[in-house]
Amino acid sequence: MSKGLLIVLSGPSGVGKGTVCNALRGKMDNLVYSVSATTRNPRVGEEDGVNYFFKSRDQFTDMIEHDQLLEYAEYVGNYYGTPRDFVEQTLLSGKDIILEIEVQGALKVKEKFPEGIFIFLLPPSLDELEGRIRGRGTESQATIEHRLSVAVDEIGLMEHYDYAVVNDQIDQACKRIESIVIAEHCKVRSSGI
Ligand SMILES: Nc1nc2c(ncn2[C@@H]2O[C@H](COP(=O)(O)OP(=O)(O)O)[C@@H](O)[C@H]2O)c(=O)[nH]1
Ligand SMILES: Nc1ncnc2c1ncn2[C@@H]1O[C@H](COP(=O)(O)OP(=O)(O)O)[C@@H](O)[C@H]1O
Repeated sequence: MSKGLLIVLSGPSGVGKGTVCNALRGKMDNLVYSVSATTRNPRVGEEDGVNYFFKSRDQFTDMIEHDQLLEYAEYVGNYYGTPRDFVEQTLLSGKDIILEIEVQGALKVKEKFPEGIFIFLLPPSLDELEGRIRGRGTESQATIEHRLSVAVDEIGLMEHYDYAVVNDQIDQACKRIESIVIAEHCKVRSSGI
């Protein structure tokens, strides 16, 4: 059995990464979502083990020390990291896995998995991005400002990605990502069939 594909999806806060990943879950049978660990507080409606594994700083540090994270990064005052074992086991089982992570973590994953597929999700405009993050209503005013300032730097790192997908409409963005994954499965690779 061939290994699954490792797919990284990044993009600024509020662009629609979570929404697109949720929509993809219903469409792509072979795609598994990597649940990250984080020290940020849960938002209303978020569940431990579903959206994130919510950890204290000490618990997170413990995961780092025990080499349980494939990568981790600090983003706007909190730590976020990808549990390593789940990613490795999923790939070995032949399923594809999608990591919804920010740019610093994505660059670390690229060092370890250069064969990964790196997709950057873009907003139709910065005004639309601001409208979406404010409209979601989950962040304080100060956090929104901080996330928007980071967004500009994040977009500046897009050149390290293989694909850029504009999330104008959710179903269109999903179609583009599905098409990328289908094409990547058809790619001739040196390891053979
Ligand atoms: N490096 C890294 N970033 C992550 C991980 N999990 C989530 N993130 C990113 O951390 C950022 C903040 O996530 P969150 O607080 O849920 O806000 P969001 O931007 O609305 O998704 C987003 O860019 C996420 O993609 C992870 O395991 N590692
Ligand atoms: N294509 C889209 N058009 C309009 N609104 C969208 C679109 N995609 C997502 N949204 C909305 O934008 C907000 C942020 O989406 P979310 O998935 O939480 O972003 P992220 O995970 O990237 O921070 C949510 O309120 C969501 O419903």
